[in-house]
Amino acid sequence: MMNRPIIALDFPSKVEVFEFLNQFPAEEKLFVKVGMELFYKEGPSIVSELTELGHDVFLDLKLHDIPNTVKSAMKNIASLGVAITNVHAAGGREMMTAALEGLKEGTQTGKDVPKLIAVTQLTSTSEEQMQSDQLIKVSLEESVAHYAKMTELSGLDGVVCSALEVSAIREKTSENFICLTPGIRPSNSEKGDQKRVMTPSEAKAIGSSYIVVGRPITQSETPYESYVQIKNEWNGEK
Ligand SMILES: O=c1ccn([C@@H]2O[C@H](COP(=O)(O)O)[C@@H](O)[C@H]2O)c(=O)[nH]1
Repeated sequence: MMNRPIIALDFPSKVEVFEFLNQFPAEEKLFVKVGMELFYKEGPSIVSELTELGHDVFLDLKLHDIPNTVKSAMKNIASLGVAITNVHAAGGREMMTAALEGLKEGTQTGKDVPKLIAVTQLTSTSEEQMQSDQLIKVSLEESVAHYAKMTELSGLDGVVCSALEVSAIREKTSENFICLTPGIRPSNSEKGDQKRVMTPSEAKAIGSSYIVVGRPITQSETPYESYVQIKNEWNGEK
């Protein structure tokens, strides 16, 4: 699974998703990310349509609410057959523990519990923004590493962070802790709204577990070629 970049399917509806996927060879089994834009339009059926085609799905809804609500929502997410899903670490340890309980309770006996990870600081946030908007006085790296430790202590599998913070997280957490990193930009790409970015090869070298890539593939004139280039760079085959 980890040798494939996760493609962020940030499209307005499933029409655009399948137009996009039709440009890939049918036998290419992908790891895709379904986020809020697509999920709120199409609902849970988009997940089953993708898994029935053999793709693995990261459901990126970033839950952040009171523990009871998040637990109940996670029970429902557990039935969708996704590989990974997430919450915001800022929801706190009680909320993260409740999320995990819900996910476990909702998973059918004999099936794998989806990996549960927590967003630390969004990759679109700079240190200055974090300090002024969230009134956090420590460095961005410290804030992310703190959230990662809290996440591990809550029993979750890992975090969403920028590749820039992976080394700091690895110092505080155990070996198999997942560092899933969006904000990935091949060296010739536009950053857009992302503030904390790295290239696929830099992310690999620093120890990211997974990379998430959206616009450099979805907005490309030749999406499959862009995907293969990024995948090769990620796998050290540049
Ligand atoms: O901190 C975060 C958490 C999630 N994301 C998501 O990843 C993709 C990135 O898309 P790009 O087009 O490659 O920028 C997007 O779906 C975000 O919702 C993130 O970027 N940062």
